[in-house]
Amino acid sequence: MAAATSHHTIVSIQSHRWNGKNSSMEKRAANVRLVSVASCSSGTRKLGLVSASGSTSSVIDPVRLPSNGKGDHTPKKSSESTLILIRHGESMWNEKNLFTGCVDVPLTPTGVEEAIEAGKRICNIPIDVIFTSAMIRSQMTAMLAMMQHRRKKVPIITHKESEQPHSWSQIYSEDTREQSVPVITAWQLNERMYGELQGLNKKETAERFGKEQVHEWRRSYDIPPPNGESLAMCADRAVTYFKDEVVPQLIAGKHVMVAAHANSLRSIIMHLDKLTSQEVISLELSTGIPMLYIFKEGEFIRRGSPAGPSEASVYAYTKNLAQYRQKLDSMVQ
Ligand SMILES: O=C(O)[C@H](O)COP(=O)(O)O
Repeated sequence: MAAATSHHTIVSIQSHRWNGKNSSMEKRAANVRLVSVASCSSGTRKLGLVSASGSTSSVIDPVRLPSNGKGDHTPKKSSESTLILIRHGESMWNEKNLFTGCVDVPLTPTGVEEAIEAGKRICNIPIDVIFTSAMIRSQMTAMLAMMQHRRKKVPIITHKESEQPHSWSQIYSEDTREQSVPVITAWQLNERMYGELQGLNKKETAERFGKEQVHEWRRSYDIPPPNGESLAMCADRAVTYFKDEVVPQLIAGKHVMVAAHANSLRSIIMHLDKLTSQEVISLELSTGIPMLYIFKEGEFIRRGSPAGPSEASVYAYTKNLAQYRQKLDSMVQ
């Protein structure tokens, strides 16, 4: 995978599949496009931590940089942080070839294996905070992957969805907190709502409505399935959440993993890679394959899917990742 160039280069992508091997996207991406990310909303919030005295605040609040008055946020320092995106492993309705959307089904044993395999691929990459959707298949994937991480930190769901469970889940030890990774669940990262297709068999639906019509519902940008969300409608919530909650963490130098779904992630990758509504039609994400981006000075550099825990190409041109891995090696001795 060629290093990212310093100037904006157009990636000529015909078809892209993140399948974790030498995906067609990686083959074609002779140069990688540097994309700028829209600044996040204004306002300053401190990083919330439970104080030694045990007075409660949130384990971690999204960090927002002080606005410079012009409504945009220039990063305080040129930190290099990593973003890992991963679609959940195979679910029980993926196995039955049913449209799932916002129906909350668990992983299959294969999906569990995929999540563990994904964890092995990213076990040397730093992760400070995890975002998942509100659905069990993405949460199971994140937890299983983190079990493989060599840092052995404990992923802890922060339950920020409402005050009571959040306030009752506080941690009253600095050391223990240091050994944990906050997991923030967000409905905005849920799979696109598939409307009247949810629960239907994909093959039977194509026979009933025609392959082209079903492909249009599944892959187009602005055509929704019957009483469901189009990818554009899904992007309205998922990309907005990404900009408002994930990007501030990256700007603060935090390393982030987002475990979500085929279409909520397609909308985010469309944003990161500045794909057109035509290009996104051919964007497919396999289950359980981690995708790595480097975030540097407000821009995202795509680094491909780590195929192994110490794959050279992933760490090439990312000095910090190589140093982190060496530190892990010395710790684990
Ligand atoms: O919701 C579903 O059925 C799957 O997660 C993704 O569906 P798709 O492959 O039709 O986008």
